[in-house]
Amino acid sequence: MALEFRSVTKRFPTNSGEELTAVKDVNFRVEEGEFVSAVGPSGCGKSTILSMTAGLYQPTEGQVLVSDEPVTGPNTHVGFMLQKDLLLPWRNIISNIEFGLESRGVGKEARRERAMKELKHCHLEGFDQQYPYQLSGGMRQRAALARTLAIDPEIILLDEPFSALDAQTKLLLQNSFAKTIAEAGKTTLLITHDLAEAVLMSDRILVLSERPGTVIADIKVDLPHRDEPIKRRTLPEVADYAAQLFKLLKLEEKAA
Ligand SMILES: Nc1ncnc2c1ncn2[C@@H]1O[C@H](COP(=O)(O)OP(=O)(O)OP(=O)(O)O)[C@@H](O)[C@H]1O
Repeated sequence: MALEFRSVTKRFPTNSGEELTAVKDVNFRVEEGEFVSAVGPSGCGKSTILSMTAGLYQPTEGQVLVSDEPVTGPNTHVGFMLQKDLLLPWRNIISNIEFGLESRGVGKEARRERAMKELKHCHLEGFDQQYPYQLSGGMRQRAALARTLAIDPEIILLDEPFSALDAQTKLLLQNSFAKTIAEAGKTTLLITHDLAEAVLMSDRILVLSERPGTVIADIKVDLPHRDEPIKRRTLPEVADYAAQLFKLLKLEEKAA
């Protein structure tokens, strides 16, 4: 299922009565099964783009389309995962994974079966009866991914899911997410501040300008091993792509 932004502008009201333009004339398309990252300066509207895709906000101008249909509100096509895992502390892991299915009225047995499948998919076998506090940060993120996949969305939105993790856990988790998502064939949009992460995990990278955010570059990452960032990481071209992003975001000028 493809995702498309057509000339999308989003303005928010502010306390002073003036409007704030978060994103302006945003155009891009994510093809079915593609993994696309969006990078850009803080406050340029990345989360706003995800929220509009999930149907939490409507664009002020333009259209957001999922499978060529306008998104008019929260819907079952899109699964959302955030930096904070948002697992419910009073439910064990398996019933956390079942949560979305429960609210969709899926019966008890079918729910458990799907949840166990995703638990396995996300390499958490044996942890079904544990509670979130008993798991490491990386494992909790894997449980959150299992919960997102359990509802079988066509599109997955990832909002900085690795940013709170230490460097080693991050790399292992990026690898495990990349594999799982590639196996499931999901269309994915990842928001990240980590330029290397964008290069390691994506088919394409959207570079956004300062607020109001608009797409200033759409870069195809022409490298193998999208499903294995740990392998892609060893390719010398990775540094060239990262340098290109660095330049587009004018990070050197900003540091001066
Ligand atoms: N619900 C809202 N009401 C008013 N203003 C909002 C709302 N949501 C976002 N904004 C504003 O829109 C702009 C873009 O915010 P957004 O969170 O999308 O940026 P971001 O690129 O995700 O930021 P960061 O990288 O720092 O997480 C910001 O100036 C923010 O204050």
